[in-house]
Amino acid sequence: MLPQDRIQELTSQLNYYNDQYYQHSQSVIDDFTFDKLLAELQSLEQQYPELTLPDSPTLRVGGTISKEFHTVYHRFPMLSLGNTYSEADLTEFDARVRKGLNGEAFEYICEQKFDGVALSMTYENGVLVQGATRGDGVRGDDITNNIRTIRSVPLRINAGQLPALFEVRGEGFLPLAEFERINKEREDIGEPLLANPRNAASGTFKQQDSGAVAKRRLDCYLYSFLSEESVFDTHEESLLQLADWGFNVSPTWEKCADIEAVMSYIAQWETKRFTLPLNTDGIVIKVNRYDQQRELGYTAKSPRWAIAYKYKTVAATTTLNSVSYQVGRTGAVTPVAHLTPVLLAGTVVKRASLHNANEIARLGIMLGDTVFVEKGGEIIPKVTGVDLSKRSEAVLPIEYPTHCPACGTELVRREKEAHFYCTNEKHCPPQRQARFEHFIQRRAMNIESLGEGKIELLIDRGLVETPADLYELTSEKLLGLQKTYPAAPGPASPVLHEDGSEEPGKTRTVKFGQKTVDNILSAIDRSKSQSFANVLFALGIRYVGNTTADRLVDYFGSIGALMAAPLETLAGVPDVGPRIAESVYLWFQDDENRRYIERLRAAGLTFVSERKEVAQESESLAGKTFLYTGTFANFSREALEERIAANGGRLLSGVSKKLNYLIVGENAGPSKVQKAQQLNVTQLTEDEFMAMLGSE
Ligand SMILES: NC(=O)c1ccc[n+]([C@@H]2O[C@H](COP(=O)([O-])OP(=O)(O)OC[C@H]3O[C@@H](n4cnc5c(N)ncnc54)[C@H](O)[C@@H]3O)[C@@H](O)[C@H]2O)c1
Ligand SMILES: [Zn+2]
Repeated sequence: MLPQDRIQELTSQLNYYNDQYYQHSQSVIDDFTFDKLLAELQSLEQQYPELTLPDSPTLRVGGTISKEFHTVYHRFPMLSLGNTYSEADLTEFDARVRKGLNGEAFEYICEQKFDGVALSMTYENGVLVQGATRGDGVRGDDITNNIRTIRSVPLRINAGQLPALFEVRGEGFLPLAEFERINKEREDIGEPLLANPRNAASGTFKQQDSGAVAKRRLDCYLYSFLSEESVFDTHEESLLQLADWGFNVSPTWEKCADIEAVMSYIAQWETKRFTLPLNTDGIVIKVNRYDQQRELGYTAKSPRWAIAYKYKTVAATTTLNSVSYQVGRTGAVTPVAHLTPVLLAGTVVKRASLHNANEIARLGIMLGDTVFVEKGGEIIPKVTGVDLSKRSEAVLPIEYPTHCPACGTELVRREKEAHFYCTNEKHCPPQRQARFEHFIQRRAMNIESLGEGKIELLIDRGLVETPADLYELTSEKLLGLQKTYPAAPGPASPVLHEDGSEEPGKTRTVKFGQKTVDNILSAIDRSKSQSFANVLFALGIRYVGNTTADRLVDYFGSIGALMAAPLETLAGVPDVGPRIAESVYLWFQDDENRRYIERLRAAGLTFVSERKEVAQESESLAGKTFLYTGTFANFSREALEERIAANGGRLLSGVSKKLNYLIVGENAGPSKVQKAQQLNVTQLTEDEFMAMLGSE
């Protein structure tokens, strides 16, 4: 292939990956391959500078700005970092720095390379006035409202000596625990899982509704301070001061006297990084003194005084011995790979995720194959490929089951879904058990004293078949029940030592003594006063999470109204689209479900909403109707709704002739505003609304 053709090909390929990565929060290929292709392009361009294309990804920072947010210009450009996967390159970097500084003494600061999204925050007189994404490095998206939802980002700094105007930068990220929590919740209600924490964080920061952003508890580690005034002499001083001002600075950084110290920092963190609360993908090495940073300067794309060392993904090879299939709460069947135990990043791996049937086909993997397993930040490692050079004659195809491994029902695959499903929702044993677990969770009926195997035992003994049966349990039925189980897979399962010896797994005994029984029965009794929204969530209707349950309850107020609602009405409820509407509608059409509701109702569960009692503040909005759109500086959605009610106003669910006022916030929905204009509805800014309240 001619160099110009290859350059052309690489340029358009890499631009496509950049677009997917930064605009759509998706990784089409892995970072290592991306970086290799970029390095190839770079070296071709160095050989043939005249062939460099004007839109080459080597010339610019990867992201762009989007149309959905206001554009802001960065006071100081937000650059990328040169990166390498080799120690030899680091030695070269060190030599370049040495040369650039003419033999002057210098130090490095080593930091983790956090794998999230670069954020910039501007403070004026100690108050956070703007938050932005990196964008194309020159201009970014104004996501101030979204950044305000990060609890560890101070909205105001109370310190004596502050520069009047300064900027801090850091990495916004979704902590691993939060990522797992969200995915568990999504799995529970049948939503597709988020692919990885970085892309999830990036997607979240781009959402328009900052209320939804706040629900995902994002965090941010700060690593840079910028100001026109010279405030600090070194990067080290700035990190210490930032932490002192209350910013979240990861305590993982270290000052290194020379490149050898840098190398040992790198070695030390190679496996230790897996203990951090977020994913990292390498180390950032920065020259400590600011005057030396200025002396070294910048290329078009990155500083010359810093470099990123990236770890190669931690992978191991082992044999795929068998595949088992797990059935989740919503009936989704997930294949699990069983492997010859292998040591990976300090832990023994015996099982790995295979995701779904598509993934098995994509990998082209067979039983008996030698496979690659990789560990990301997620708890469960994944199988990422096959070593075909090691394939023997004896491999066997993986026969994906046609019937549920638990109950024998024929599996189905719904349109556009990656998983096969067992549709025997009510009687398939793992689905039934998961249905109970969903029902008793804290955010549903809060009967968690029934957790940890107790439900399993009740089902085993035929004491309960559906959650409605819980309300017929008595002390006599429960007292004295007991069973010993082998420990579930997890930390307590058989331990394998590096010499190959194995410790047997622990067992656990579930026992119903008097105290346990009293606790359970009183929790069951108390659950009758859980709110209607909790009960609706507890029913376990596909796609109905807590938020959707709240919206439905707000709209319909009672189970009767909800059950009677036609499909179109359901689809018109705020935040409920056609997909959720259909799921809810069909659920209530089912006779068995209707009988289930009857039994729960008879047991005394709450099926009407008690509108939240709000203390009356004034009559200033009496007789007037309101609707709001967008986000507000002074109110969350809930707070705004409360203020309206507390001052005698009434909230409507859509723009109609009955509407008096539309309160328009930032990033308002254009369709509501347009409709309000057509119907001559008065529009209010947040300030005007506050003036009406008399609370200005
Ligand atoms: N897989 C894909 O399809 C794909 C596509 C595009 C980019 N990428 C990946 O993204 C990388 C390029 O991204 P980039 O241009 O954002 O550069 P980069 O991520 O390599 O380096 C710059 C960024 O590092 C981050 N960072 C984390 N910790 C830091 C610290 N302690 N100090 C300073 N900065 C820190 C900042 O967000 C900064 O913007 C590529 O090397 C590639 O691995 C992957
Ligand atoms: Zn089944």
